Amino acid sequence: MSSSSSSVNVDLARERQGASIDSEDFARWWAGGSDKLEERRSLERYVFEDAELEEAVHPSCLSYKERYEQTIVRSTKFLAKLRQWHSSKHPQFSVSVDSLREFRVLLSGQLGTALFQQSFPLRLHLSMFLTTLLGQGTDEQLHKWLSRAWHMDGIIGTYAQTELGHGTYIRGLETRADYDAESEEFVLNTPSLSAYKWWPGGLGNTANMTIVLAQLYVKGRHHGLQPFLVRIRDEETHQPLPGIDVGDIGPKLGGNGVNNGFLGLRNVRIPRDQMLMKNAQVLPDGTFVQGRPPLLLYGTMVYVRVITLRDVLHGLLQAATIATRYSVVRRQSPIDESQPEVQILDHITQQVKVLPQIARGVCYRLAADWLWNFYARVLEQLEVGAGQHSLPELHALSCCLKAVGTDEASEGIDLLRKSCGGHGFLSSANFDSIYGMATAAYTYEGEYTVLLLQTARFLVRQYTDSLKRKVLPVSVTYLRNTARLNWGKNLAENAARALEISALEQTRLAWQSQSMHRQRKLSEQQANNLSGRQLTAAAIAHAHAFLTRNALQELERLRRGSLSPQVSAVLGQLVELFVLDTFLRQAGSVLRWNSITGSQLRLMERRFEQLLAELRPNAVALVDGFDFHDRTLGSTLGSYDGRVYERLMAEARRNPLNQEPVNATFRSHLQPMMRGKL
Ligand SMILES: CCC/C=C/C(=O)SCCNC(=O)CCNC(=O)[C@H](O)C(C)(C)COP(=O)([O-])OP(=O)([O-])OC[C@H]1O[C@@H](n2cnc3c(N)ncnc32)[C@H](O)[C@@H]1OP(=O)([O-])[O-]
Ligand SMILES: Cc1cc2nc3c(=O)[nH]c(=O)nc-3n(C[C@H](O)[C@H](O)[C@H](O)COP(=O)(O)OP(=O)(O)OC[C@H]3O[C@@H](n4cnc5c(N)ncnc54)[C@H](O)[C@@H]3O)c2cc1C
Repeated sequence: MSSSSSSVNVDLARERQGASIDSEDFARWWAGGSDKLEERRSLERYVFEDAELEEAVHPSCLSYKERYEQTIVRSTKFLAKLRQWHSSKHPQFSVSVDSLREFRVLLSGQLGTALFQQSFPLRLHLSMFLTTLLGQGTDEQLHKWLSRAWHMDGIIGTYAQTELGHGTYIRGLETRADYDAESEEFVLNTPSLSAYKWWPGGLGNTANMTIVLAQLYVKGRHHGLQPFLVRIRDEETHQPLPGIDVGDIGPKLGGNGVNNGFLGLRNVRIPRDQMLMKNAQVLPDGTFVQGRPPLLLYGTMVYVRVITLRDVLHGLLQAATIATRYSVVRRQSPIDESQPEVQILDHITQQVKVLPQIARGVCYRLAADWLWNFYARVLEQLEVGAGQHSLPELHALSCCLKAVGTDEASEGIDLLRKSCGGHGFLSSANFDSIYGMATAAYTYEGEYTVLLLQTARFLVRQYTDSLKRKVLPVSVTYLRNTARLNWGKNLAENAARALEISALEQTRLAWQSQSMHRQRKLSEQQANNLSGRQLTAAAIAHAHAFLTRNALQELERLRRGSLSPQVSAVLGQLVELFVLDTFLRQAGSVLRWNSITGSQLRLMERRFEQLLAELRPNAVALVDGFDFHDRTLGSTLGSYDGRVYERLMAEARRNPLNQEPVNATFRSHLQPMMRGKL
């Protein structure tokens, strides 16, 4: 919905009138019901009407330091408002993984984007710090810390795992915590430059506590990685505490208000009860007890991977909203020489750039919801000592969906940026910050290739289980189905099945490659390394097979519920477009593993083009239905009123360089140069 009451661009207004779907109807479904839609809109009004949260200058015109300071000013104000609003709406609130997720969705999906270009230094407190406390703390530890942490009462936290020398290979982390049984304390050290913690959001100048992942040693014996709660800055003065060397790591490609930091520890002592001991304990005398499986230490990473798919689909749909609105406002080149210049969305090549991204964002949402429900079920079971059998499947799915989702969303955002021509390149169009955050997610919380290799490991194991006729987890049952593609009338079904066959064959190929190398007497690790191309291809194919099958199944499920006929129809088109688009983009792999004739392929392409034509009249109504506030989009090209040229000019005039007719460098340098006096 618009925040603007000014007149709307005529082309955009005409698009809205001509749509066959009601964007409000779509918005209600998208938001999860009218109550949720209204609740979010009321929060947006409450936040955005506050003049103190306005930006005087576009963030990209600020220095790195000013940008950080402005982010802190606005994020503290914003969090205070968010809390007030939240406690008025949810007086009985208690902190849980679900409530953290809700908060995170608000922060990253809607409001966070608007106010902080998607991220800000306090976000790590709300996501990883609190989640780790909740997931790894004992009841006594939660009793002591959780309420204070939730209210940020003297505590601003972050999560320090990655080091200068190691991010991926976490078993290689060097930071150590030695237990001193005499004083019942842990002594923490980063013994080398490469052991310095490096990257944690908010660590530089903002956080005063952090969870530190360190190798535990008791009486010289190693007990693996464990999480420790460490105060790094004084609660009152915010000065770094003795033994703490902390700072910001500097400007990055995106997310420049996040204050990612470094941390060195030199003989920093913390009491025994500041090791988070839900999974493993160190008793006062130094006895080590591994209570729950060590893998549960990775729980926070699984949580963030699960939730990242949702974060990036929001970015993708913001970019798609901007590009769609711009594409109906912008006129360029007549198609018929006797007619005026057309809206660029009428060029079919423009539709190919824009509409599949909308379909992708919607189908990612169907997958993200499914994944969240699966995660919540497993978590619930783990709490009562069950659920471990589902962990490998959850891990495998969250890895490949996070990897493929962040990769394709970043690619999609950049394509949408390019679809806006020159203006898309301006910071005021806001593609740069949306892209910066999406592409950061490609790396953080598990780098793309590394996560694909984790999924592939699972796939090969399931494939060998299928050869032994074992029952397979639901997301990989297709590995047992060796039937060839049976081309039928339903093109989406053909495409989904062809993608499953590709995933099965890629997995088989990876397994064969590993076996071949093993027969040459190579170790398992060497064989895995040499099979890396086949393994990653299998994981990518699995992600596509899952995403397409899930979209078709979720569509059916939703249609059995209370979808309005209009939403049902348009959702059907979007799902079909996504499935065919995925099929066509994967044509290399699909054609390698399926016998598909040229005319069958042409049928797919024709249906794909037909779907573009069917969706074209509803493109604007659809993106209106995502209901991004103008402040969330933060874009001169994408606002609800479509007054693109007015906004571009207004933003240019606001630029600090235009606040004086002559810049001082004219006298100091340009003029002397012209006079030969430099
Ligand atoms: C807002 C954003 C802020 C960003 C924050 C960050 O980035 S924070 C920093 C984020 N940093 C990163 O994300 C770092 C990325 N790196 C990692 O997560 C790990 O180093 C690793 C998974 C790559 C390898 O770990 P490893 O060497 O310990 O393990 P291995 O390969 O020897 O496998 C052993 C077994 O464990 C299994 N298993 C593994 N993980 C999980 C899991 N989560 N669950 C369940 N299972 C899991 C695995 O499948 C295998 O099973 P199998 O086959 O034996 O039955
Ligand atoms: C914006 C941002 C925010 C972050 N926030 C945090 C945070 O809050 N807390 C925190 O602890 N960390 C954080 N990180 C760190 C992040 O988790 C790591 O950067 C990430 O896990 C990748 O690890 P790396 O940097 O060591 O990459 P590397 O592992 O060094 O990757 C470099 C290359 O090596 C390849 N490679 C590495 N290992 C293998 C392998 N086994 N097989 C094949 N190829 C391999 C990779 O595929 C990649 O191509 C953040 C990072 C970013 C960019």
